[in-house]
Formats: sequence, C-alpha cells, structure tokens
Amino acid sequence: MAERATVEPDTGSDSGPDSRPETGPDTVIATRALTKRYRGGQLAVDGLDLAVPAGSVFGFLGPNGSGKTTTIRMLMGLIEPTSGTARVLGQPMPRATRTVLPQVGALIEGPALYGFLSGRDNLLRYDSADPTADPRTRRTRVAAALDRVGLTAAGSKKAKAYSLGMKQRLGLAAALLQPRRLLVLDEPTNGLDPQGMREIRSLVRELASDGTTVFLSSHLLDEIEQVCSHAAVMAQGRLITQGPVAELAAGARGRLVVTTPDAGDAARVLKEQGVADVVVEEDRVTGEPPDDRDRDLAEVNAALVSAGVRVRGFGLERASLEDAFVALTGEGFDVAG
Ligand SMILES: Nc1ncnc2c1ncn2[C@@H]1O[C@H](COP(=O)(O)OP(=O)(O)OP(=O)(O)O)[C@@H](O)[C@H]1O
Repeated sequence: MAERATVEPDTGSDSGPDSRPETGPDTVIATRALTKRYRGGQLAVDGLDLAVPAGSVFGFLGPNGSGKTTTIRMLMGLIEPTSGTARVLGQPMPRATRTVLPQVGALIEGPALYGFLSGRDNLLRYDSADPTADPRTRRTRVAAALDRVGLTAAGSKKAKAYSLGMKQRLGLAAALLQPRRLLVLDEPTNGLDPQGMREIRSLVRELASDGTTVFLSSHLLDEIEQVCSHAAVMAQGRLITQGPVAELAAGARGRLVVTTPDAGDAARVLKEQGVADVVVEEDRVTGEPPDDRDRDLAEVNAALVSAGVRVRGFGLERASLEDAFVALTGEGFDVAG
C-alpha cells in the first residue's frame, strides 16, 4: 500500500507572517499567479493560484478550452510558464522535474501503447524505459499493477484488442508501477462508455483510499461530485473558485421550489418578484431566487399568497456543484459532456 502523501515544508521558516498561505506541509500542488500565454498570443492560463491538499481527490473542472491541460503540462514540467510559479511535492517546477516526476504517476492525453504487444509486455517495456525502475522487481511490479486495475486475466491479450476503457486502465497501471505520492490524470474518463467510466471512477476512489493524492481534470460536473473531495473550477483560463466540494456546492444558493396547483399564476408572480429562469413542471415551479439580498424570500412567498396562489410548498432546494458553477460564472454547464 502506498504511504499517505506528505510534503516537507518548503520554506524552512517557522516565524513571521506567512506570505504564501496556500503552501504548507500538506499542500501537494501549489501555484502562484501561474500564467501561460502561447506564442500565438492566446492567454490559456491567467494568474492561477491553486492549492491541492495532501490526501485529496482534487477535481480540476472546466469546460473545454478553459486551460486545464495547459496547467497540467506546466505542473509536469512539460512546458514553461510565461510567469508565476508552480510547486509540486514542495519542489519548484519545471526546475525540479527530474526529482519530482518519479514520484508522480501521470496519465495525460491517453496512454501511448504498442498495439502488437500484450498489456503485460507494454508495461514491461514502459518500466524498462524508466531509469529509476529496479529491473529485479519488474515482473512482480507489473503483475501487481495489472492486478490493481483488474487486467490480470487480459494481461496476455494484445493491446490493440483492448477496449478504450481497458487501454485507459492499462495507462493507469503504467502510472502505478512505482509507489506514487501523487497521481495526475487528465480527463481519465474521456471517450469511455458509462461502464468504462464507472470502472475508472471506482479505481480512482480506491487509489485515493490508500492515501495517494489524486489530481484529475474533467469537464464533467457529476464526475467531480461523485469522485472528488475537493475541486477547482476554471473558466477561460481563470480560477473561479476552489475548496472542498461540499463547501463549493453549499456556497451556491439552491433553486427556489414552489409547489402549487396554480402553477401558471405562481410563475407569473415569481417573475414579477425578480425570480429568474422560472420553470414549470406540473405542480412544481422552480427558479433562481432574486440576487437582491434585501428581498427576503418571505416577501416572495407573501406576494404569491396575496395574488391568490395556493402555496403547498415553498423552499430552497439543496444546491449542487452545477448550481455553484452557474452562479459563479453566469454560464450553464454541459453536464452530459
Ligand atoms: N499549443 C498551443 N498553442 C496555442 N494555443 C493553445 C495551445 N494549446 C492550447 N491552446 C489554447 O489555450 C486554451 C486552453 O487550452 P487547454 O487545452 O489548456 O484547455 P483545456 O481546458 O484542457 O481544454 P480541453 O479539455 O479541450 O483540452 C485554448 O483556447 C486552446 O485553444
């Protein structure tokens, strides 16, 4: 079993005000004002301050093009930031790439596989290309990694005969050939069918339960809600918010739900009262509560009653991460992906 990931404090100073509150012994990834402008002028990541706590399953959420892959490539030392800093496992990137990367299992842009080799031989080959890997334990480690991702039985099959989900699991197995303190997975369920998605998600949960920190990017809100303890939300290269998933969702106001036999009248009154996005579903009328904090919801209720609407139920529904995203960005989110 992997040790729980811990990182030594990176400053060594234990006095004075902390000028970098997001870094600390329990922060596995910390960036400060991390920025990437591509040669063509595209500002892909803009002043990102990210803090990933040790032991978390951290979801890096954002629509396509929001800068997730660019951030991951900077974290892994694959590209240089234009400005700002990134520390991974307490070390500066890309300067410490050589010491940091052996402790990180990464699955970025799909695994590179040789179709004519079996799954097992792919892993043996991958491991032998790693100068830090011990050849004496290679076969045992490959067998353990195959077992870990449920590919023992399919280990002798050629990789070209694998389903996309099996290929993705083989990629994860490659990331697990050595004990890792951190796993970085870029859209690990992209392109998979629902069954494949379930398999990868439960594998991620399992890995995390051993204490390995998992950083995974996704454009799927429900995936983040199902799998992650923490999340950061990106839109157009900027960080919108980050923190424990439960708190992010709680920060958003839920939808107002009115149950009434007079749904048509209720919808009209709610709109007059500043409720947005009013939706009628039989005897349920829902909408975004007015932004105006001075307007008490009791007033909205009173307006319904005085208009003769028979109110059977009136309340706020628990907010989801999707509500939080919509509230924070003013945009909808393509949950179906
Ligand atoms: N090599 C590159 N040169 C120029 N622009 C780029 C390059 N790579 C990405 N971009 C641009 O930077 C922005 C962020 O892209 P990035 O791939 O980081 O987003 P993403 O959130 O990972 O999206 P996706 O899930 O689609 O990969 C996009 O507008 C993209 O077109």
